[in-house]
Amino acid sequence: MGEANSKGSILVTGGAGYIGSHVVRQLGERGENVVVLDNLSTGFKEAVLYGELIVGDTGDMELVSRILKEHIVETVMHFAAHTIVPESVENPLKYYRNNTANTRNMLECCQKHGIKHFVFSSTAAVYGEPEDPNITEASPTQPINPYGMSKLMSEIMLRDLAAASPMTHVILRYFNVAGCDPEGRIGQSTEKATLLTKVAVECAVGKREQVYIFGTDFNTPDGTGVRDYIHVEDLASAHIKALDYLRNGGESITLNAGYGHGYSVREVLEMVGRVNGKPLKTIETDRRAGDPPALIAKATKIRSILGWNPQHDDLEVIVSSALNWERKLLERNR
Ligand SMILES: NC(=O)c1ccc[n+]([C@@H]2O[C@H](COP(=O)([O-])OP(=O)(O)OC[C@H]3O[C@@H](n4cnc5c(N)ncnc54)[C@H](O)[C@@H]3O)[C@@H](O)[C@H]2O)c1
Ligand SMILES: O=c1ccn([C@@H]2O[C@H](COP(=O)(O)OP(=O)(O)O[C@H]3O[C@H](CO)[C@H](O)[C@H](O)[C@H]3O)[C@@H](O)[C@H]2O)c(=O)[nH]1
Repeated sequence: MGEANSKGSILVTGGAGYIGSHVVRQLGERGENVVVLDNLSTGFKEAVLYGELIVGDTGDMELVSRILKEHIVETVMHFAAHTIVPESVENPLKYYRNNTANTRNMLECCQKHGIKHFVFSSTAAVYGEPEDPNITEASPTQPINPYGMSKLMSEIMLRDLAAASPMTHVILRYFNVAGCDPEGRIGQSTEKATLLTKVAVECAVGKREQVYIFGTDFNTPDGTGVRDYIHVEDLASAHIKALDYLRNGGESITLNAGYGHGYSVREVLEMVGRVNGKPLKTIETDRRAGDPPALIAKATKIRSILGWNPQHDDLEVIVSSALNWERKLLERNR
């Protein structure tokens, strides 16, 4: 514990959100000093189980600078962002402001205060609709929506800054994040969910009547979309590994964060029904605009470079934890 603390604090932006709160928990459990900056636009203060929560905005450079200085921040983990793809199409400037301009401002503050390391939440959405569904980090980046573009622009800024400053970074391109804390303390509470796993568990607990299957005529084994679902616990541990890698002098790098294999929409929905003990009501409908048939991470680099060894690569485990959390949310709101 003493060793972790002596290295300075970790600032986690968006640490009250779904993924950030899982990382904060893992950082706290290993004795890191954590400070969270979150404006609670989609996050929840109860989700911050360790460290101090400062309610504020990443666009507030004065506040960010003060935090970096007063908390003697060593590393910034930057999760804060807007994350809803269809909303980014309707309101692109909202995304370029929060995901791109605010990241730029964060980076300026980091540079000013000599922050050593930066870990950035990117997304498989930077790849757009790849021709080869097995995606390496060198695959072309061609986002097809403002969300993906807003993240790619942040990646570019980070890489440019790495050439001009000593701060080192890890960019993690998350594939489809799902599941919750296995002990059920925190989970995904996102309102107006659009992600398949969340929608499916909401249906399982009766919050939704049915789940729509967007497209059954893809060139995939069962005709529905295939994705690489990664358990949030494993994704969180990849951040811890990224921190250790940077502290050990690792050079700046971009890595896919996925398992390297996928499940179809039907497989996910069947598993949710099985774990819940009752099949979900599903309705087959047209493809959703911009949905590629399959997105699978080539995920060898993250394992070899970070020494990441995921522990929850099992659809049943992922779905069960998500369903447990959804049941808790339902109880709480009764
Ligand atoms: N969930 C996924 O499947 C997924 C996939 C790929 C990438 N990501 C990325 O992971 C990160 C976290 O996503 P999430 O799913 O946990 O979303 P989330 O909405 O649960 O978390 C985002 C957090 O950031 C906070 N926030 C947003 N704008 C802010 C601002 N300007 N200042 C301070 N706080 C702000 C929100 O209140 C929230 O707590 C995002 O950067 C997202 O783009 C998520
Ligand atoms: O109600 C639904 C929701 C989704 N799907 C299907 O389920 C699969 C997964 O869709 P999600 O919406 O859960 O996730 P996406 O793959 O579209 O994208 C998500 O994961 C990406 C990374 O791969 C990005 O991070 C992006 O931000 C995030 O929305 C797709 O085939 C989609 O068509 C349905 O059939 N019905």
